[in-house]
Amino acid sequence: MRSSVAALYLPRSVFISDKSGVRVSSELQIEDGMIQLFVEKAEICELKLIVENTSQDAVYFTYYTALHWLQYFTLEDSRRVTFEPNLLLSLSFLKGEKYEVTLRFKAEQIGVYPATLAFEFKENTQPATRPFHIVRFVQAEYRSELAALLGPEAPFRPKRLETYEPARCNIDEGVPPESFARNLLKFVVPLDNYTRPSYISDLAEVLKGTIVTVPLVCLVVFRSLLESDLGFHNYIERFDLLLYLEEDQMRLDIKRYNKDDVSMVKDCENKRLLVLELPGVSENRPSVLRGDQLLLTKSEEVQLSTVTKYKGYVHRVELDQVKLGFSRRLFDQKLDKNPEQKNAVCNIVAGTSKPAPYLVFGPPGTGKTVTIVEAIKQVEKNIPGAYILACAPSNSAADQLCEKLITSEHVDARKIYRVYASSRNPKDILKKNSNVEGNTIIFPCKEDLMSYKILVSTLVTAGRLVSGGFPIGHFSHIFVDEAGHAVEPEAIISVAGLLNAETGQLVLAGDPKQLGPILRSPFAIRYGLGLSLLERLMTQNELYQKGTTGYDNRYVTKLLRNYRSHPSILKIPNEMFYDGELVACADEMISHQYCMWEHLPKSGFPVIFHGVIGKDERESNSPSFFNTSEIDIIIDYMKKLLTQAKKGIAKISPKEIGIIAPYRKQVEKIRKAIKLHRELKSFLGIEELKVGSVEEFQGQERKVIIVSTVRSDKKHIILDETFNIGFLKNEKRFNVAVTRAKSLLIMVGNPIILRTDATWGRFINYCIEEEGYTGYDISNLEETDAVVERLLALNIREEIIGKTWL
Ligand SMILES: Nc1ncnc2c1ncn2[C@@H]1O[C@H](COP(=O)(O)OP(=O)(O)OP(=O)(O)O)[C@@H](O)[C@H]1O
Repeated sequence: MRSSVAALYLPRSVFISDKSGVRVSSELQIEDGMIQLFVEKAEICELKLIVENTSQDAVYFTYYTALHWLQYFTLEDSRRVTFEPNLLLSLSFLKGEKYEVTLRFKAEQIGVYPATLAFEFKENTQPATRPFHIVRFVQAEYRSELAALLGPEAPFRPKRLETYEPARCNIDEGVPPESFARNLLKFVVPLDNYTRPSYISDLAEVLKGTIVTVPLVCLVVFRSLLESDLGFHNYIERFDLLLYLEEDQMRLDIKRYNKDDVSMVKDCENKRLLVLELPGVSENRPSVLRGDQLLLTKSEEVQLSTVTKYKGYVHRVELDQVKLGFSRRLFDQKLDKNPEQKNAVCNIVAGTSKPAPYLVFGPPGTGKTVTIVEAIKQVEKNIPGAYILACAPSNSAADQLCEKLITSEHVDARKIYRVYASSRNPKDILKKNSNVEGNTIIFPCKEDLMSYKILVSTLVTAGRLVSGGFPIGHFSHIFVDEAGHAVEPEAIISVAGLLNAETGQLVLAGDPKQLGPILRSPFAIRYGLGLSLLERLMTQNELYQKGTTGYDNRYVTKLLRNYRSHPSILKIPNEMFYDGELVACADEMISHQYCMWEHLPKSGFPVIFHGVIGKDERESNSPSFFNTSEIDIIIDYMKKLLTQAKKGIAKISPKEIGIIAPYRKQVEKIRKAIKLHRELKSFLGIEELKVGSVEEFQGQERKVIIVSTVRSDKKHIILDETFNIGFLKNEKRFNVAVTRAKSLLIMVGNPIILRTDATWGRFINYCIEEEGYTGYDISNLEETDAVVERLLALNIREEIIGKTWL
């Protein structure tokens, strides 16, 4: 490519230099006239070349062409400055105008593909005027994944000069690290600000010899200043210039490390910091020091006419990462994009429903917990003298609330306190900010408890605050998450004797379609104990009814955007329980992560129903059920998820997987199987894998959920129904179990038994239709059905069929 014939006669710099104030630049870096482009797929890759007139006079862009046959490239521009020299079609350029030419590249074979492009311009339209040219070399390389792996630590991304140059931008100041130094020497002589003069880059080009046209007078003067001897008369100016030139080069060098499409995670030690992966930083590529700054633009904002650039300060430099302090505005802006959630938070803070309770309700994964956590934070921050009680019916849901509050960087964690009941085993509980000391649960005295701004407990334990003498009205706000799960008197424990009926604010969040109160007495059920406070208000109180213009947001907010799950996971619960109102809005980076998993029966459909005909057994000492065939299958999936090579799928850690089983014994056996398994037992972080009942998973989510349904014997179904256990005959439990998964849902169960239940039947049929069904041969299943049908048609008595076939 560098052997263009003309290049043999003239120096390369003559071709590549910008001339007469016309520049040809690119969104990628140009080094020595060369633009390098890398692709890892046989896909079209686009590169924009920008032609710009920076001179005072008009210039004519007469044509551009490739200097050799462009088999793998195409060129395009909006005004068709064609490949033919044609003055009539030429484009007149005024000062400051820019024009874009798009180059597209696509190759099917691995290799390096060169192109040489010449751009022709004229200073006027006189036929006698000689045109001038600017040349750019392009080198496109299509390389394999292997090549990328063999390359540097981080996958290669084209180096962009400016990832994005917005027309206008605001700078959002970040949080600098605390100074380690104690400064007793005051600043009495202020230092001036300095701004790099705009001519410095041009001066560097003149010095490099890349500008061959006569440079501006001032540049000539500067060049001679640099070339003259150092003396008193030029001491300041010379060093000024030299420092600016050095600064300019550093600016160019650091720009090579610009990155696109990066994601950052919160630092686990200090939630106010974000961690940016930066391979090479430990070897000073780039050289980054504590206190240095970085500018970040959100990818969803780059198209806006005014964008915010967030300034992040480096707090720590570690092996392959840096920890950055940004302003709080960069965090937790989820709610900004969801008007219903934002509205709910504003109305709760403003107390618009008082003295009536405020309700936040909606299907799974629609951000009810996120909304109330945000509301708690805002109340604490904006209402002086506010004291908050945050409750949930179960310990796992209360723990979840507490963790979300503690890890949110807006509330000082020291203001939060989790109160556990004295009956809890201190071994299985969250110890941070709680009344657990060592292995003892300690109830602090009333005054100490009252000093916390936010107390978190279960609904029942909140009663201990009443019996402990908390005055009515101490809490200005009481929040109850998962409120649909509690019987009304249980919800009332957190309010009666604690909240001032006139001035206090009660907020209930939940979903009546998820697990409700678990009751045994048929009479309690018949006479309404099964109806939660949330559901009763929603269905019977006129404040919360849907009017012609929707719900009255002063009292209630209904959330309908699901931010959790892949649309295929949501489909059946959405149709069955939510009239199809639920909108799938989850971030595809996560929800689609398993769409290409090699073990999916059908690629693109991250739902598996694995049919297995096992046995549901009981052990002598326990009435609870287990099913070892299902455990075998679950362990196999666990191995595939955790220990096998993942083709293009990000590594998953055990804490991102949840296993749900309906019976305590199955939960116990699965935990044991993992502990005994040769590979799994020592897998890093395996103790963080949660295996639990549906109740323990209510309100929670995991990237991958595996459900073991256990039931395999028809005669036991009646037990499930009578005692309200298991999955069968309990659609709310089914709903909660299937709506916990973000990216992959694996159901393991006996298809014959499960299909006798309408809800499960619909789910299994859905998996069959979408080709997500695997395991026990489905044709056998149809045949069995057909056989049963034929048998039934024989009109033989039922008990004979039962003995022989089922
Ligand atoms: N506005 C939002 N933008 C993006 N993600 C959101 C938003 N609101 C919530 N999320 C995310 O959606 C997921 C579900 O949120 P959350 O647990 O609050 O839902 P929920 O309605 O309480 O669910 P469940 O009914 O299962 O208890 C979480 O991962 C949360 O971070």
